[in-house]
Amino acid sequence: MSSASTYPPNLSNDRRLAEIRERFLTAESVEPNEVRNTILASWWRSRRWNVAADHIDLAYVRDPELDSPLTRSALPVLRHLREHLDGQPISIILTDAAGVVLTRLAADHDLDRHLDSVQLAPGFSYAEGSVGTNGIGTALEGGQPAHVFGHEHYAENLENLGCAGVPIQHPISGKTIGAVDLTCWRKDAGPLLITLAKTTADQIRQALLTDSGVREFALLREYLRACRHTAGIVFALNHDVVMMNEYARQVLDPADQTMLLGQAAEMLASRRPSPIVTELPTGIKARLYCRPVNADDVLAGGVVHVKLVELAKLPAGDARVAPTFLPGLVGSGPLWLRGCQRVDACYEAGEWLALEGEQGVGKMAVARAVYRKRNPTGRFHVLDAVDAAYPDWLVQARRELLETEGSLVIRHLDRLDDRRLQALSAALRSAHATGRQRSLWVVVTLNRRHQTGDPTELLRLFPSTIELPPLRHHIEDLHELVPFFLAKFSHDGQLACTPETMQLLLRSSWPGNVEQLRQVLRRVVQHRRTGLIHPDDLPPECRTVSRRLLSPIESMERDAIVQSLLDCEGHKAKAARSLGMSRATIYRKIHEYGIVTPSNVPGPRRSS
Ligand SMILES: Nc1ncnc2c1ncn2[C@@H]1O[C@H](COP(=O)(O)OP(=O)(O)OP(=O)(O)O)[C@@H](O)[C@H]1O
Repeated sequence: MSSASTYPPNLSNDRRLAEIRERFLTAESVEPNEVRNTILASWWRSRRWNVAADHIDLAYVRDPELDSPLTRSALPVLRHLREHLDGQPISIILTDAAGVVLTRLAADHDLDRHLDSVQLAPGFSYAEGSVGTNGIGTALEGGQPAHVFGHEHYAENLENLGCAGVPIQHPISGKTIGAVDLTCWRKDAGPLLITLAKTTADQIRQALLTDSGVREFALLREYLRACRHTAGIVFALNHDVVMMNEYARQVLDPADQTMLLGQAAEMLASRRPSPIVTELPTGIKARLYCRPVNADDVLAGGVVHVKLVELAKLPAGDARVAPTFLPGLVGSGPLWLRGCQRVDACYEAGEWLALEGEQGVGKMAVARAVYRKRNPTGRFHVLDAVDAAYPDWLVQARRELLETEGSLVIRHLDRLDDRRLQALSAALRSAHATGRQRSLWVVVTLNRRHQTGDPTELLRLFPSTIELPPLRHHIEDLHELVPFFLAKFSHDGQLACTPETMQLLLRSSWPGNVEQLRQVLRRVVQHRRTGLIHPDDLPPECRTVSRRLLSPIESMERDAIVQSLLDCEGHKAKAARSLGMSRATIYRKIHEYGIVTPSNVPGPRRSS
């Protein structure tokens, strides 16, 4: 009968096991059925880690942490077991998740002395990487109960011991937080040792559940009380649990959340008095108040209040002084400025211009500002294709094109069907033929997403098309646009947003762009005329926020993915192919950017 099939090995095949181990250590071959698979696998690992098989010489790792949830819950269970063992020579050992011995309950004198000599003592690590195959390290390495008898141990100094180790998983988080191990003389070891170790581990898990239940209940109670008493940012945390109110999730970027949780955990661990002021990754300053919560004189966690105290410092300087080179407009984001500069250059060159962009991005505003900069009192005509009465509208367009001096903006070209586009094209062509472009600057504005007819023919008369970026691609300009509109709408110009409100505005996606922002602020000012605008003053449309603040590049990537999904009718693999990305990448990005697929992808749909 092989050693692998008799368990635990009896004294006759114990000798055989010693030979097999010897052969393994001298690099001779060992057949899988000669020794249990789990032991052979552990021997191989021990060899790879260069563990010494002929001696044990461990370094002291650290003083054991005896005031942790594990030790507090486990020690009463272990003491109870000690009493029941009633003086039998079995040592009861508790380790942390790294295999460092936290405590060893005394057995009898001889066994204790021997365990001291092999450094199976508090502060030393019995991880597999330190001493090779053993009950503690092998259980932790395999994530399951392990019993190791006599010569199955890798280190020969352990050959007269038998041990049974069981990992302990936290009942709530499921994380392995330590191991319990029963060790006795090899001659006394039997199959019941592992049964007893498993029962003990179960009892420890049960105690952890009861104890953490009491602590977590106390924490939950205090957290809910804090939420009832404040409308601001509240969260609660301990080793295993984090609770965060809806408001905190909305207002704080995930990077800011992570940083605040880290700070709060540190404050709790070091019992540092609060409040502290800290600068968050998005540049905002926050003040943290952390209140420890105790249950039965044991720290159960902490409840944290956060106040955002100061907005990010902008490179552009004071947000209220808007640096712009176009009259009546603000914004200094590179994408926005580049668009404005290109329009300006077009005017300088005397070229007719097609201005593209999503609804409300400021196409007309830029055309007007560029013209006004040079011609403060010149004529600035606007013809809007929306709700125009045809054919009168076309008659008027023809007249303006032939007679007007100054500039003419034809808005919402996308609303004209093919027939009207052709008629307008003909009128533009005749004006062009008579050299009108020298005295009249014509700008057409269009939003490709709403296109009704095909403007290709008409656009041939316009040497260039410039696209203005959507607000989410130059979201940093909100720091200038918000004070600009508030100053416009409030009477005394004293209205401002709290940092929390500003964070919410910054994280909105603004599908209606600057015009939507303008409308939102106009509505807010109808209710709040002086002082500070709080998040509650904002309409619900500002409550749908992205998971985090996206950089301009990221929001462009998100838009490209959304558009491609629309084009491919929600088919992710096709969309990925058309963007030249892998399927795994598109799935990850869809999740990361919170894109909804397939039928209700956010963003305006192309009309057919
Ligand atoms: N950078 C800016 N600074 C100040 N106000 C702006 C700015 N951009 C846009 N606005 C204002 O936002 C509003 C919307 O702009 P505008 O009407 O020019 O958008 P649009 O792109 O032409 O819209 P549509 O798509 O409907 O044609 C206007 O009141 C405009 O004055």
